[in-house]
Amino acid sequence: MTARCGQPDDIRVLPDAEALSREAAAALTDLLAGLTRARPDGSGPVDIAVAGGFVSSGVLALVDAEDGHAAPDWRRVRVWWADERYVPAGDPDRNDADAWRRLFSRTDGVDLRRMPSSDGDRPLHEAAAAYLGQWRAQMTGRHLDLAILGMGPDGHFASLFPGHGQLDAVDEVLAEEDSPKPPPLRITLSRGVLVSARRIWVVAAGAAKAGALQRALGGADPHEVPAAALRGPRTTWWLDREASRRLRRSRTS
Ligand SMILES: O=C1O[C@H](COP(=O)(O)O)[C@@H](O)[C@H](O)[C@H]1O
Repeated sequence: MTARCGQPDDIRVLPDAEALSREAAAALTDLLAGLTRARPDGSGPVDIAVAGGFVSSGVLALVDAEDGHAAPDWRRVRVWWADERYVPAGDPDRNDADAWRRLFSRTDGVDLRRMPSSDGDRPLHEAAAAYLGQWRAQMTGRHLDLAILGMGPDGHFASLFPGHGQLDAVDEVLAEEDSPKPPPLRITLSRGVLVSARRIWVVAAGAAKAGALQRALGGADPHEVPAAALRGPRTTWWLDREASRRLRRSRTS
């Protein structure tokens, strides 16, 4: 069952993390099927950015898995990463390794735009600059069709952390050298890129997220709770009951 709370954004509350994963995955399957079907030839791919963590292990893992949902045409989907850990390719800490295992190893024809890995001697800033070049070559003048993001207990999304200058940086792709959550070296899409997506989904489960969600949806300063920057009419917050427990609930359907 989906509950709507008394907040301006679209907030969907599911009973637990499993129900949340199933519902968000089914909605993602339907959205991508619809977008890939409707996209006229020659208008470019459907561009999505995906986060790691629960987005990958919970939601991506169940995409395209339920009966009764038309399958997306994956040949028309281009996948960017919202953020990535700057560790060697295939490292269990890599967001793309998890997403590959959970979903993309079975989506023939999908165009995966993985962020660089730390193999070789390339400094983090050079690697981020290389992905920035790739981003600008493909995405200048375009917006993501969907950014599907997680949120940490400190309110971070992608690798944009409270009190870190990256939140205000203008380049579309940024290096993070001192992530408070390990591993420390990361590459991230910028706040500007992610908040200008046509649709933003934030997926959060568990009681550890309740405080940050309350502050984010209550209008906190994004420098203190970055996810507050994601509020808006294009944003859907996918929550389980534990994560939503500090939000004022006015209506249940
Ligand atoms: O480090 C990261 O954390 C966030 C939140 O992860 P979650 O498991 O609490 O949902 C994630 O969205 C981000 O992509 C990842 O690099």
